[in-house]
Amino acid sequence: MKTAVLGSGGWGTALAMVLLENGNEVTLWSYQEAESRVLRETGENPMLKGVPLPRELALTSDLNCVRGCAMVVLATPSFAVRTTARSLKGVLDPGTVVVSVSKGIEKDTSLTLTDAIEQELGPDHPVVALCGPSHAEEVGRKVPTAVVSASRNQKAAELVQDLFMNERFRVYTSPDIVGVELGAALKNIIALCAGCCDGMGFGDNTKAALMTRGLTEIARLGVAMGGRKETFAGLTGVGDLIVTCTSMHSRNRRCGILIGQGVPVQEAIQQIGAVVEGYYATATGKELAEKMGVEMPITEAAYSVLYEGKDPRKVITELMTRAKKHEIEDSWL
Ligand SMILES: NC(=O)C1=CN([C@@H]2O[C@H](COP(=O)(O)OP(=O)(O)OC[C@H]3O[C@@H](n4cnc5c(N)ncnc54)[C@H](O)[C@@H]3O)[C@@H](O)[C@H]2O)C=CC1
Ligand SMILES: O=C(CO)COP(=O)(O)O
Repeated sequence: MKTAVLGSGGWGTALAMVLLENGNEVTLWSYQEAESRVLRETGENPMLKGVPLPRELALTSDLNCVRGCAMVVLATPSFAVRTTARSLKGVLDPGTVVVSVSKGIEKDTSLTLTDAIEQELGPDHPVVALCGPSHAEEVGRKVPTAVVSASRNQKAAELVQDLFMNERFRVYTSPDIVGVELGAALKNIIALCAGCCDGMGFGDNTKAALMTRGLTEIARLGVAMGGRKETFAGLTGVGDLIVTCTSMHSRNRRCGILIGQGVPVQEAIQQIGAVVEGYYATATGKELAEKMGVEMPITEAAYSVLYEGKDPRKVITELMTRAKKHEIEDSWL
């Protein structure tokens, strides 16, 4: 089938290669022509070093590439998803399925990314979120990976499953698009915190506690927003949390390590050289938690480090000395 991937960062490129491998016609669109030129001239994406781009992969910066596509994938940073969707109005054929693979919550509106896409494109285009524990560097090397295709439109979720699935890339479907998108977006906050603890020299105990309590607060907000609690035990909940909190591929975790080592926040983000979604998700997650009246102490702590310049060591002590609690009563299960 004819498909296009919009956003030629590491993730867009890795997914374009999966689609191509499955026999689809694929165009990879770059936001800037200069980016497309680098891919053409070097034959690889700088984010996926050592992975040659197949010749059959069409490279362009012309949005007309979406015409006639059965599916268009948006793989930009979350802050650019709405504007990219807007630029598709009048270009996209009616019925084209639009897939968001970005991980974030929209600033100001607190909408999920697929809701923002739907607002821009209207009901003519079924929307799908494709998320899960999946670093581009590993998908590029064909490391076995499993993700979730979530949509309120089951046919659209199944189309995405069919187009992406192969022996190295397993795709499940889910109707719980809210739970899937929120789990995938909010785990980036915890990954930043996990990195920060690693950077400060704390150990595995700290990280296990952070991941477990982090999942509790992610699920608490996710369920309050209408997500299903089972989803947070799945690939886009605990799965995505494990991969980002433990992997050296994770941009969020690596940024956290730098911050934990004392590098100023903006400098740490610059050093990563790719989008650090957890930075934005911390602000939107905190805002959403306040709006919904949901307690998210780790997210609040992350906010105080990232946006208010608080010392992470002090913040850890504050988290550890919060009022005593029962674990079971506070569980999301
Ligand atoms: N890299 C990974 O392993 C994975 C990334 N993701 C998600 O995918 C999204 C993209 O991530 P990466 O590819 O790693 O990011 P990246 O930083 O490598 O690339 C982002 C791409 O978006 C383009 N872009 C920047 N500003 C733009 C704008 N205003 N309008 C349109 N395009 C713009 C850039 O030119 C670049 O090609 C993020 O939301 C991330 O959380 C999800 C799963 C895995
Ligand atoms: O979401 C991801 C893997 O599932 C990518 O995480 P990072 O953005 O931290 O690299």
